[in-house]
Amino acid sequence: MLEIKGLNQYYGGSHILKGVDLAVEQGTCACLMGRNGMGKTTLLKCLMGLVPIADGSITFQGREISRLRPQQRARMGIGYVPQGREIFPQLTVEENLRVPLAGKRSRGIPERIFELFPVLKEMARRRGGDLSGGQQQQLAIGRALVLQPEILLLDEPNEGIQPNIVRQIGEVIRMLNREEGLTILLVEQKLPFARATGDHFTLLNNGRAVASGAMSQLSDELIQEHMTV
Ligand SMILES: Nc1ncnc2c1ncn2[C@@H]1O[C@H](COP(=O)(O)OP(=O)(O)OP(=O)(O)O)[C@@H](O)[C@H]1O
Repeated sequence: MLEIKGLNQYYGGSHILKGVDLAVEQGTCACLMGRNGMGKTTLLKCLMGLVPIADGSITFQGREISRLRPQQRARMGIGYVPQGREIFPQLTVEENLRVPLAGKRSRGIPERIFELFPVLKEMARRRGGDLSGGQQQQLAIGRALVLQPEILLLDEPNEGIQPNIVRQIGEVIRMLNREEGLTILLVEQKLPFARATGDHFTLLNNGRAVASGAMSQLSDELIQEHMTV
């Protein structure tokens, strides 16, 4: 469903992503892992069209998307939950959820979002900035689901969040993937969460995809070599 081949990306003169290959099969959850600064966030930004790539290809459902604008990719069915959530603090929860619907007056917020995250209904009129970190993360995921994407890109959804909310968010992500068939590409540093959620892993080290396979093949040696600091 999503395939990256030979992707190179630079920030100025710094070569960040070096010939990355990655494939995410329909209906699976792929985990992108690796130490801080290895290029995971940059890779998601390349997929979303938020930073330009130097060369390589990105195909989504058989179509080359690497020259499309971010909004076009979102309309094609790519949802994105950025690192740090990036919700609008001055807008209400409901207004945040309406952002992806701009220009589509006939469409409303799918009721499913509030079933998945009841707290968003309770807090619909509160400002985004007044929510806790965990609630903001639920809002960011809810907002990414408003256009009913085919694939969801999640950048460290558990960073800086209380354990009970991490559990709730984990349950929702696994349910969306396993019961509703939503394809997921998850950037995740926490091993137990990645193991409980992902079908496949890819390890990034210094901008290169150095290992990948079924999650059951993620060995202690690989973790030692590419994850521990
Ligand atoms: N806007 C930018 N301009 C220049 N360099 C950048 C920029 N954003 C990131 N970098 C550099 O690119 C490299 C990869 O960063 P990236 O954020 O993609 O890594 P990451 O694996 O997601 O790490 P983290 O888990 O810390 O977010 C790092 O060396 C970082 O300093």
